[in-house]
Amino acid sequence: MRFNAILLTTMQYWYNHNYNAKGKLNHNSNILLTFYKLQGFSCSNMAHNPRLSYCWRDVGATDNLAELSKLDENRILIELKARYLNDEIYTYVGDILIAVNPLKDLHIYGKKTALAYKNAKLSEQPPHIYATASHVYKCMLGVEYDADPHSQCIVISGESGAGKTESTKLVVKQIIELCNGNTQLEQQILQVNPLLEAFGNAKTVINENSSRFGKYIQLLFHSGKVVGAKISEYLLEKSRVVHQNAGDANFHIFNYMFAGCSEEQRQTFKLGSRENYRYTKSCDQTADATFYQNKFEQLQNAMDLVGFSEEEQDDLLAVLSGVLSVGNVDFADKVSSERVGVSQVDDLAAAAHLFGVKPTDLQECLTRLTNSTRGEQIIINFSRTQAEDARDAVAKVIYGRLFSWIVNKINQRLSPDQRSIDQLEIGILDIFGFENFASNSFEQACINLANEHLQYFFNEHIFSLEQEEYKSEGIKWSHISYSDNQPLLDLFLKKMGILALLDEESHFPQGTDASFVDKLNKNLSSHECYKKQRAARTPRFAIQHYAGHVTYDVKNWLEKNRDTIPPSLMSMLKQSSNLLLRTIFKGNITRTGTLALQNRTRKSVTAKQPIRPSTSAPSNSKKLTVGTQFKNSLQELIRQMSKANPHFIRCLKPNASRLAGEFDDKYILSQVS
Ligand SMILES: Nc1ncnc2c1ncn2[C@@H]1O[C@H](COP(=O)(O)OP(=O)(O)OP(=O)(O)O)[C@@H](O)[C@H]1O
Repeated sequence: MRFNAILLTTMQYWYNHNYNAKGKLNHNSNILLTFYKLQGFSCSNMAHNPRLSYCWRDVGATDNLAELSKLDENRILIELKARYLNDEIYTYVGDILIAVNPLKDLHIYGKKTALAYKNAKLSEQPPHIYATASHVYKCMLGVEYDADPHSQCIVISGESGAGKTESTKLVVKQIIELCNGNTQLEQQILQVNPLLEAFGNAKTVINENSSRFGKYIQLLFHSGKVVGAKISEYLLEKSRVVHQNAGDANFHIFNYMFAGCSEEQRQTFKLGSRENYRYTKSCDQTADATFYQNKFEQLQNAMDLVGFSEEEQDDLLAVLSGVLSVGNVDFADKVSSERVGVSQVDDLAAAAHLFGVKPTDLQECLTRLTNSTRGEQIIINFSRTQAEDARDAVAKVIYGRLFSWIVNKINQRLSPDQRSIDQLEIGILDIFGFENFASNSFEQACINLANEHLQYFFNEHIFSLEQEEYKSEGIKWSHISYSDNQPLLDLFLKKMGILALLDEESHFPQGTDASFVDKLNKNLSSHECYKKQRAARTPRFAIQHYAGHVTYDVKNWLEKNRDTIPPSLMSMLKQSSNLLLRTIFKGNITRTGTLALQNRTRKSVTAKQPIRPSTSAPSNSKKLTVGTQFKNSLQELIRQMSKANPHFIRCLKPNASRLAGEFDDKYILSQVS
């Protein structure tokens, strides 16, 4: 230690006499860095030393890492760290913007900054998310690089808490700023976020405002002005309504309601407090009541502005309160072949009242299944566990449909008055990052499949298409090899791939999770990315993804894939006296990914279509499984994005911890690689 201290003092002395008048080091600072590293000084020790921070500043002086003569993971790490410690969170690598989440307010998003980036060229100002937004907008107009006007898209990726949603909001805000407008439509677009966050975001151990769904926002333009917008949502985590892991919370809306509803609303909607409900009582909560009250007020304002009527807002609160009440319904063990009894009659009555249905009908749906086969009625009485599952299924299906209805309603409001062929768009994708937990289920498989698609899309644009362009223009370059994940996409999507086999087993009456895994083992064991697992209590299989090895536990996959709503429940809700419930169960809510914004007859990018697009929107005649719907919506998304010029923003989290903003070398390296 002493030896190190002496060395450090000597180096500091040497350093202080070796930087020039402009504050730049006269030597290659890497030598100094390497030297320090060899001496075992931690990077943070060095950063907190005010003298040595000069050295760091010099290391991070390049704001486009592509300009460095040698670039490897370690060098990226050193550069990003030096910049981060200097509060320079944005760095380019070629056209890609890297954003390291500062986890504190840097005061870099004010009006002044927005204006500074408005007219500047990309290379004229330091890297910033506003610069990327302005660049993308100008590319769309065709004023940057003298290219033709063309639609653009921005893919924002990164793990949970890395800053994707904040970046999305900043991009949208800056683009609206660039349009010079303050129209009602633009204000509505800005208000969409508080609305979506209330219903689709929740606190997790990683992020206090974590988006529990993926979204693609398409801003539509005519003559440089916003004329409409469209939002597509992907895979809302409905299970959070009925269950949250330790340290997590339910969707924000419930906290907003508990804190923000007036006494009159509480009475009307029979609303208790957080501790009174099974679905919310164990939720972790960090903010105080005033915070949630303000959020509730903001939400109401956003709903007014976006155009939700008073009746719709009341119906919405009634349904949400009903979801909480139905969760409190308990069941007594059944006696022989009798039906299970309901032990919380008041909660059942309250839920039925709020859902606008008869208590006896609701009880029927929760305690037994009635099937009609060839004119014969078969009644299956539920066990206590089955009744509890049915209760939770009601809560999930209602919440899921409510969310889709909200997105649909927003889309109706924001859709352009008229479509014209010279409309252009900027799409912004804020989607869940790759996931690998201690236990991974069907949801993780879908999320990781989405990330494989995006990785393929990224590879296509960054490596494959770029090299094709060099070739066609006769530019000399040394071939860059990259790992092509097409085989993995095939493993999931081809005719006898994982999703097809899951569908096959889901349609087979005797199918089980175990028989599904048997089928996978039989058909896919020879695939390079498929890893058969030893027999265990929960059947499992593993996949070698581009981002790592993931083991999947197959529990309730067939059920999750089928996502069936019992006919009796469906017909009860279709006849509800609550207009909103009637609408969402009767109406034909456009499902995610079936959007068909016919992209303006612009010349399309020469991109190879990564995956053949689905030929048509899913037909309503046969209910598609969740896996197939998700596959279709991903393919539709990729098709939409392939028509535009892509830009990439990669968000990085400095540290695994939720609150700390320190830069952890190992952690960031794992994200960079
Ligand atoms: N540019 C920024 N400046 C300051 N703080 C930021 C910035 N970006 C993100 N944060 C902070 O980090 C938190 C997490 O960011 P965000 O919700 O955008 O992450 P995410 O990648 O969208 O996560 P998830 O996938 O869980 O939704 C924010 O609530 C905010 O506190």
